[in-house]
Amino acid sequence: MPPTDERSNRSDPSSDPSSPPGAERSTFASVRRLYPYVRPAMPRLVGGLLASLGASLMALAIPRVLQWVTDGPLTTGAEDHDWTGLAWSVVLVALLGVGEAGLILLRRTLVMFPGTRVEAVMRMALFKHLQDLPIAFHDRWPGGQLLSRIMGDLGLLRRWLVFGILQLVVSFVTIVVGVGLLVVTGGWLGIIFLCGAIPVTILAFRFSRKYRKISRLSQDQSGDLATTVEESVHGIRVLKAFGRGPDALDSFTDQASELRETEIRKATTDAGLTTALRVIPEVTQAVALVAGVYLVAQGDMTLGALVAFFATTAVINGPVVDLGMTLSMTLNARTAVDRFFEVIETVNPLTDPSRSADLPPATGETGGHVAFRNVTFRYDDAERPVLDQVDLELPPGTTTALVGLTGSGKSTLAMLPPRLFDVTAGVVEVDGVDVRDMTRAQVRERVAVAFEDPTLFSASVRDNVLLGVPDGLPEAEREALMTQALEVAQAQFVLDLPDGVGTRIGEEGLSLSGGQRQRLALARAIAARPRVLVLDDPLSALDVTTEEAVTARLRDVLGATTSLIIAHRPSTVALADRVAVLQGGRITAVGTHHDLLATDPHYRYIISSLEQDYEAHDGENHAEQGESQHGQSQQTESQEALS
Ligand SMILES: Nc1ncnc2c1ncn2[C@@H]1O[C@H](COP(=O)(O)OP(=O)(O)OP(=O)(O)O)[C@@H](O)[C@H]1O
Repeated sequence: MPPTDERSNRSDPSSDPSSPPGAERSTFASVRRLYPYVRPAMPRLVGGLLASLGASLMALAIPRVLQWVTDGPLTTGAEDHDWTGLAWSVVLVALLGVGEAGLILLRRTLVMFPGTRVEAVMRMALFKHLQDLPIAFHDRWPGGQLLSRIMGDLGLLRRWLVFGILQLVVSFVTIVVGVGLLVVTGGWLGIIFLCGAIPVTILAFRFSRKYRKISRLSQDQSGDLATTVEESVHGIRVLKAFGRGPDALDSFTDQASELRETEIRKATTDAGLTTALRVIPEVTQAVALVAGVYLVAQGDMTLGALVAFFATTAVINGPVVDLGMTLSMTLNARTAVDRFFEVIETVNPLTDPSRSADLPPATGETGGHVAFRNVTFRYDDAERPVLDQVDLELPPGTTTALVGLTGSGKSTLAMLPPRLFDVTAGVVEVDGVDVRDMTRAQVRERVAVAFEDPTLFSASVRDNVLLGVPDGLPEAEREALMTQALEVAQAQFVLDLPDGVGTRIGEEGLSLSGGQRQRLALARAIAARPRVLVLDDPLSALDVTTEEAVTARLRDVLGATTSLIIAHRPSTVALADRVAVLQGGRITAVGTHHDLLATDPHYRYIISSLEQDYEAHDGENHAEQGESQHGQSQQTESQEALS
């Protein structure tokens, strides 16, 4: 069942250490941070804004023409035959209408492209930053939260940039100018209308405070829901195998219902303001109508002025009602901005030094020299260190197996030379240089890794295997590296795929078996020709014969490479030049397999546990194989790959 309990906490941004709550900032201060991304698009956005303002002013000018025509040509025209004045007023109203429509079209044309550009630039910046952020960040952040930020939030921001912000400014200006005109030209009637602004302002303020929280909750819950979908799709085999589909559905339904409730609260809050924004101007208009008729009857106001007054209120009413919609759009955009900056402003503690370290060439005849000196490592959220003053040397060109009980910290140690994590104290050196003094590119050139859980990308076999090989190498050399790596990793089965190494393998290589994926991931690490190869149990899914073949070829071909192998099989351990024992966060013994068997009781205990595990596991495998072979014709590996 997908883990949902932790996720519900994420609805509260303050529960996330990497999510500084944006609530401390004003909406303006929050949105202002977009400026560097929006700056290149500013000329067009300002152009769009001016076009919108022009359109609104034209709309506001129409009532003035109406006032003039009502008090002038329309009143006196029949007697004095002022048909010319009437005709001009009609032409003027028509021109103003056409001008308004033209300016609205111009606004759309101006803002459409910069909006999509800003969205694309922000999306790329966020993706680049996500690639740069360390594993520790990705361990903490659920994928769905990142997905919803990079997709949903940025789409929402684009819509706000091309429509919401302009509409908000234009509505505001139209209302201010319109009410100003009403007060100046309508006297008391204008003041009555202005009184309506007081409850509108109070309501808008209250709305903003309430809506902001609901908007944040809704966007976070969308992220949680995306995480659930992602995990369920990713873990579909486990869910199916354990018959947990209905539980996953229940959990999804609960989350979807929570989101729905939040959306309803959001819509209700929005509807409350929109209703108030409709009712208040109508009420003030009704009061103004009574007062206006009285003033006209008393001769204190002309009929034209009354007509102009109500024509102006008609122009203002639209923006007043829109204010609710544009305000909610702005608050949603503010949430999107906060969520974007929570990620993009997360500082990467694993930075490159200001200049590259002086190092021998990355490839050559000798392997790299790796040294762990007094290394202590503690995970951010852990109370105690996993590694405590570890000292270990990996001489060039040797293969060292790292063994220890489950949870002793083997994988953690393996992540330090490739600098997937930085030490808490002490130093990890490659070729005599602290890995923190190397640029990440220098580290990647020297150290390659293959993990037990092999991630393959939706790309061809060739692209997957050559992932760590520099693009600049001649094509023939790249091909040779790939061929050799496939051979060493016993992964020639790919040659039987429909397009050979050009075959596109499915999302994360799901169409391949576990062992096939592991061999491709191993081939990828080998093809990079590293001086140091870190193998975190990358052969666990292989049968013992293939494992032996792979290990033997690894020895032949990568004799010059320094290897650190985390092993869970006695056979792998026995093949290493030396073995290091990790116990209680420290390296307690280093020696050959046979020496340690003779001298180290903890090592004997580990090996006997590994043997028991292996025999149990092997027994299961045989049973499975027996079942699967029963009544089935033997399939070739390439057929398996396609199944
Ligand atoms: N990202 C993490 N955050 C916090 N603690 C972690 C993290 N990863 C691992 N740990 C903890 O660190 C300890 C060592 O884990 P590690 O995976 O290095 O052990 P291991 O020896 O490789 O285990 P195994 O043989 O089972 O693979 C464990 O107690 C584990 O719970």
